[in-house]
Amino acid sequence: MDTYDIFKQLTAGVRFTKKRTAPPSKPNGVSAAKETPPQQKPVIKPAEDSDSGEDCSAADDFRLLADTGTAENAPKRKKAKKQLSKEQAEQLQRVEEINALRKQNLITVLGKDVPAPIKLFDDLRTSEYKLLPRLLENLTSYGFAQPTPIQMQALPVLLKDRALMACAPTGSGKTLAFLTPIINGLRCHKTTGLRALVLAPTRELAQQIYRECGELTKGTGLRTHFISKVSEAKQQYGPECKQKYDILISTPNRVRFLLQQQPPLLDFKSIEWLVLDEADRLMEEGQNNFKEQLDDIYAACTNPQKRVAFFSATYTVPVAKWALRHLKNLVRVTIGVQNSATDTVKQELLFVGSESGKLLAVREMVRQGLQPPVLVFVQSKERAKQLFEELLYDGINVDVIHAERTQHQRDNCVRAFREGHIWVLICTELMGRGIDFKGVNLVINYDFPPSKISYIHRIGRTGRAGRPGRAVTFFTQDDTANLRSIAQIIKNSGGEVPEYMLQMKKVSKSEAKMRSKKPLDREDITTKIRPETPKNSVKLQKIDKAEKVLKRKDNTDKNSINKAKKLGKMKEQLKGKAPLAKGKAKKSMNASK
Ligand SMILES: Nc1ncnc2c1ncn2[C@@H]1O[C@H](COP(=O)(O)OP(=O)(O)OP(=O)(O)O)[C@@H](O)[C@H]1O
Repeated sequence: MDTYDIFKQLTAGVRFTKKRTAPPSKPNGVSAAKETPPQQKPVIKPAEDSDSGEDCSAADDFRLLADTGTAENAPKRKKAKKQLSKEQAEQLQRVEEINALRKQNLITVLGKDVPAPIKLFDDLRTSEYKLLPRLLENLTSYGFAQPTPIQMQALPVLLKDRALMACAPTGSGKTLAFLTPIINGLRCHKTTGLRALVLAPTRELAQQIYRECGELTKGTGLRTHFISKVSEAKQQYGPECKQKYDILISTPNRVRFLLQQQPPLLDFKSIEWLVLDEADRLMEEGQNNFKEQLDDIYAACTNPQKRVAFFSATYTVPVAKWALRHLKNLVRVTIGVQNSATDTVKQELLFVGSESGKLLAVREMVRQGLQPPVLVFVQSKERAKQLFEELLYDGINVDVIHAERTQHQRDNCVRAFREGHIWVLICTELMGRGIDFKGVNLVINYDFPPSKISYIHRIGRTGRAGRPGRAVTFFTQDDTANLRSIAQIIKNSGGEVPEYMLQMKKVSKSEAKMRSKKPLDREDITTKIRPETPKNSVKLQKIDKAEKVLKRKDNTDKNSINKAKKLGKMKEQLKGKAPLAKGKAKKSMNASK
């Protein structure tokens, strides 16, 4: 009996969709049909909600192969078993065990000859994986009882040098799932230069991965670097620098900046591992997004043998398409349902009437007793500052983090929150992804998230590593457009939502996209009464106009940036704070013309 016969028996009773049996005409040969491993049968597992437009068509493209046996197939298999040799019967049993393990852990895989998942970290000790004893020791020192589902499947895939696109819920241990194979692959320090590159969308996340890498590389001799200041880059890893690092962890903009220096301050010729954490964010196209930077970085990693891995809790169709087109021998792993919220978070939607209702709601929550640590998300740095000012006088132990604070302030803020000195941290989307604050009890979405992808990541800052968490999302009449898709996510993860929300009108793809890019104009967060004189409003209008002119020019030179900053400050002052210096407004507004 050859492989084809075994395949026939294993897939008895399975109907293959037309899409999956299409001829293998995809450019990289990783068509779904070709990828179908003999032991797998297709089960369609789309995300239930498909209405937001931003990622709704993912359902079709993300059809994954699950490995489940059905009662319907059982008798046929039994009959077939009689004809199998002992070796084949054993093989069949092994396949069934693998399928059962995947089913139990909601692991779905797509790819050719996908390695079996492991049950225990200790399984990596075998000759098949040859995990460095010191690395295993470091892993064991965390005291985790067993690998999480993503670790069970991603570790063997990456340890076998396959390209990987992994999607697993927030807080499910993806960081260890990519750092372990990198460290094992590099094994010991070499003076050849950088051999692994890990990219993350924010400095805070890159720093967190760097810290985790430090723990895991203990005693291996491997040297990891995190780009803290680009100005120090030349001394740290320029051509004349003697100190050579093995692993670099950073954000795409810093890396690209250093690559663009003459001569380039980074050399990626020897990169053997390229990992994108929050891959869907890094692959976002358009202004202020990372895709362009990533293209340059990817082009600089010229080693054809490099392993590439994408990790995220959410994916969009273009990312999957890119991966299929560019990555050979790709394995796709999904835990649970694609683009869904983690089920350890109790999610609530709270109608607060108006903007001022939000402050009342927060104060009421405080009055009833908040259990810190708490993260509060707002849509912009201006609003973060406003909310901070309000809560500061309420006697809450609060701080704020946003892109306008200095690196030093941001680092201190994160540290203080981690150490419990700050109980309530107000933040922007900056902290929405990847940040692992242990034990966050509550996430408050003070401003409604701009997309369901943003919602999934924001609320994923709580309920991590299997712990329970709670998320409260405020909404007003202005937020109803995205309400349906978020209500659907809550329902999909087992929460309760009123039926009317699920029946609301669907938002078109283009509107959802527009909303995710441009946050709503909201009233300022304040309880202070600010007298708005006619004079002030005229000045404000003029400033708005000047800002628009500057934006249209799209100047990124120092002068324009300073002007924009000045205008922003003046606007704030006019809105009711410090008095504006005479003649200053006029001067700046004229200068922008
Ligand atoms: N096998 C394990 N068992 C229990 N906890 C684990 C295990 N592996 C990792 N963790 C812990 O789970 C927490 C979340 O891990 P991690 O930050 O890697 O999540 P993530 O999946 O990357 O989340 P996100 O999508 O939000 O970035 C960390 O505190 C980590 O120490």
